[in-house]
Amino acid sequence: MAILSLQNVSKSFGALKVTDDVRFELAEGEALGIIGPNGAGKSTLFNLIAGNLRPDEGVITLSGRDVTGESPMQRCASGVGRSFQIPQPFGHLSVYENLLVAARFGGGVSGHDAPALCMDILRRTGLAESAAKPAGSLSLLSRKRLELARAMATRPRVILLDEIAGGLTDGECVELVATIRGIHGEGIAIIWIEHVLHALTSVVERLMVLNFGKMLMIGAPDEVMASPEVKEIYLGIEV
Ligand SMILES: Nc1ncnc2c1ncn2[C@@H]1O[C@H](COP(=O)(O)OP(=O)(O)OP(=O)(O)O)[C@@H](O)[C@H]1O
Repeated sequence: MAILSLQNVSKSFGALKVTDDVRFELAEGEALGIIGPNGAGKSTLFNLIAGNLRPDEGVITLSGRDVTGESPMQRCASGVGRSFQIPQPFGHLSVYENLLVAARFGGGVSGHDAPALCMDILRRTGLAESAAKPAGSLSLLSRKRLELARAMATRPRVILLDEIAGGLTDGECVELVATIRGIHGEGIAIIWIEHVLHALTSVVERLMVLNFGKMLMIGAPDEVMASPEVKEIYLGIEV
């Protein structure tokens, strides 16, 4: 059974249809990339999946259960973890404390289990040596790692990554991709919106292209990127 399914999901802001009849299924443990021009509706789609927005039409299910009416907190408890484009940790709290907050309040982890879980996530996301540092003092790469770690601390079954590689140097990007690959290798499903294409296509098994809220194409990254329509619309290359 699919871990996540969107059936005929649409959303408008006034007269602007920002999500137009989107339908796809995400398999257990699958990594799906989403690309598209600015304003194509990528972040809106994440807001619909995470429960920050309600669709005007359509149904969203998690492991077959209809979650369309659930709040962001309920979706988080149901297994949807999320990283944001602009990291906003609690800057005065330590990295470890940030994870504790996510685990306790986002993931509903007990006070007894949370410390071990957070220590494990610090290790898996390459943050172990920064555990005691104030989150506000971290480098951009470490802030991105913390964004990932906070999402992991909610014990997600599917994790939404929103342009997490943006702003990193090539070397930092390689490091972050290795961490994301590791998490994917543990069987956590991923949906990743990203403009840094080489990072994205080195992880995902399928790629979706959004344009004016519609799914233009979904398939193997090579096939999608080779499509003349995708090259013209997304890369601006006339073919
Ligand atoms: N709350 C809102 N109210 C009105 N219009 C909105 C709202 N949120 C998004 N939009 C509009 O919906 C369209 C899609 O926005 P969205 O942020 O989902 O695109 P995107 O593909 O994520 O873009 P980017 O790559 O620039 O982040 C844009 O035209 C945007 O201005």
